[in-house]
Amino acid sequence: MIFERSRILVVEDDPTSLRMLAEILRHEHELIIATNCNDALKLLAEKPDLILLDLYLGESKGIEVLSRVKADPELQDIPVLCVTSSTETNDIEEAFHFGAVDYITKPYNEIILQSKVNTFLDLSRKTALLHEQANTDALTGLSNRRQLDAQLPQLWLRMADEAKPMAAIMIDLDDFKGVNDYFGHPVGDATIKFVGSTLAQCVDPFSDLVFRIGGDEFVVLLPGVDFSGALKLGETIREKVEVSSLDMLPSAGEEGGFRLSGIEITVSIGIASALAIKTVSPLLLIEKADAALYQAKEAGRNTVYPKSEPKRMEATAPDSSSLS
Ligand SMILES: Nc1nc2c(ncn2[C@@H]2O[C@H](COP(=O)(O)OP(=O)(O)OP(=O)(O)O)[C@@H](O)[C@H]2O)c(=O)[nH]1
Repeated sequence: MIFERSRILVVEDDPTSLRMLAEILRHEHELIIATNCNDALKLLAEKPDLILLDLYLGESKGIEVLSRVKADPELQDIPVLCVTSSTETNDIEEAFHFGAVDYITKPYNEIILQSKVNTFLDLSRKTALLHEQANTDALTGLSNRRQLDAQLPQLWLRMADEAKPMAAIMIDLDDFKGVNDYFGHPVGDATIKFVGSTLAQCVDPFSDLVFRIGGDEFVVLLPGVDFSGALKLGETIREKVEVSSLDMLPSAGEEGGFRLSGIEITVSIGIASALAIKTVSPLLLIEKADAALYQAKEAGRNTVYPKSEPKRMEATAPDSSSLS
């Protein structure tokens, strides 16, 4: 079922067909019209929810638009429904080969057109939702470990191209088991949510990325940030969690609130930074931050480690294997 107006890019050069299509679809959907390949390629920037693509566009072939969509990681999930008046199966086979989801024939049958458009819009919406759920931590709404695994190499390669450093901050709640044991799991959950939102408030939302990677463990990736920048942010996070934890948690007396007197929430933080280099695995950055976090715990918790920049990562890396 379609709940909101979807945006459909209609690529069609025949005025009569265009009028018919518009008449059938415009009540339920927002239509973006292109009458040739070049305009269609430009309008892809609008990221439509579905593309209705005539395979015959005068001189040019609609297949060009289709192949461009499927080659672009940002666009390739948009369903492309091809339109043809041809009875030649070769063109339809070629369209399927390039990634079309289905085809419809001219002259249009209103029921078939609406049904196919709505089916593929619905399917693509559900796929996007599943994708989002698979990459999001349900408790905090932050990106999860799977997203970290996907984004880390991409960011690292981008920083390597720009010859910039990248930093990772690893954060772990201190003695969190005690919070669960003493106050119960719901208070533990509220504590994790509080730390997640505190992290989100501390970072630059335009460049930094925050992940909850496990029970009480978080990672912040800082593209373009060197050691001193990461140390500064690590200290800010540590202090903000410690100072504001009691204020920010649900307090006794609130509806559905919790009694939290006596809790002091603190975090231990490990940081690492390195100049991004394509031949060095970015996992080394995470391993370094993790080792630093262990040191922070060893040093008594509620601290950031290290306090000064260690030797450069690439010089000490035991394994300089290429990225896969
Ligand atoms: N409430 C709640 N607890 C969780 C969740 N996921 C993991 N945990 C708990 O988090 C606790 C993590 O504790 P540990 O890793 O042993 O460490 P800690 O008690 O924080 O001690 P240190 O890290 O050494 O300071 C465990 O008790 C887990 O059961 C969750 O989603 N909600």
